[in-house]
Amino acid sequence: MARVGKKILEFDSEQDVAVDLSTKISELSAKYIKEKGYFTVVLSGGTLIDTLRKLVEKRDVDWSKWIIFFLDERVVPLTVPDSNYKLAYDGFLSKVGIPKSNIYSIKEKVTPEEAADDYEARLKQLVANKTLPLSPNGFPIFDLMLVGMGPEGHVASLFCWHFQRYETQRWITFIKASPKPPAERITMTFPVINASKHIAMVVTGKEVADAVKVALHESDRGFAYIPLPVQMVSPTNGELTWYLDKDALSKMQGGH
Ligand SMILES: O=C1O[C@H](COP(=O)(O)O)[C@@H](O)[C@H](O)[C@H]1O
Repeated sequence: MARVGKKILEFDSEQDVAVDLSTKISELSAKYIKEKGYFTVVLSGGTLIDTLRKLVEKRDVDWSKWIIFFLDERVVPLTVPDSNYKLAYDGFLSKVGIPKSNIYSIKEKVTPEEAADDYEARLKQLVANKTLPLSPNGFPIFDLMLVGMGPEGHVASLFCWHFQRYETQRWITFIKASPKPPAERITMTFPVINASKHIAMVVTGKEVADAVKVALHESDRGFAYIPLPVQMVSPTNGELTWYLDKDALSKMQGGH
């Protein structure tokens, strides 16, 4: 399958990332709402949510047409601080007018297996009723995926030494021993991430600088090299754009 190149945007500060990202997202929102009447957006948790603060200020976004999904979620009640839903709700969703019925949070009080099965079944219903298109290799296509990265290069809940990142069939999988607490999580898989029309890798701060250096210098590695999860973000037909601040790029020597 043809892979597209990546675009790398560098900014002086995280504030500049927040401003530019908000403009890009509002442009995509307008484009897809005009084309098909709604906009499907997948949110990560973590620092990404705070970087969406400038988006909240946009006056020209038709929030009523947004449909929200979660890239990964911790299998905890939606009301506790560990929940990505709660983080997103407090920091973003509660401040804009997205209908509650358009927010796909995970099922509560079930096991990680059941939560993953349930989320995948709900995505399949959205494919069946044609809300989500299907890629040629059979994965749902979202308009925009907003992806954060942990300091050791994980994305979603797809971690370095854990087999979930090699999943090729499931849309949603689960992990019961996440190296980053809380242990139990569900996550979209790489084939789903890579089927998206637009992937924004939003990566800021000094603590991610080592992983950024590895990720952006991938071709310099030896043949026995195992890629970081973030290096498996590679859209099949869509666009990948990195939004990086100076701190995230601080370990790069000769540019990327
Ligand atoms: O555990 C998680 O970590 C990643 C990265 O988070 P950050 O705080 O280092 O930005 C996040 O993207 C993911 O959604 C979350 O569950």
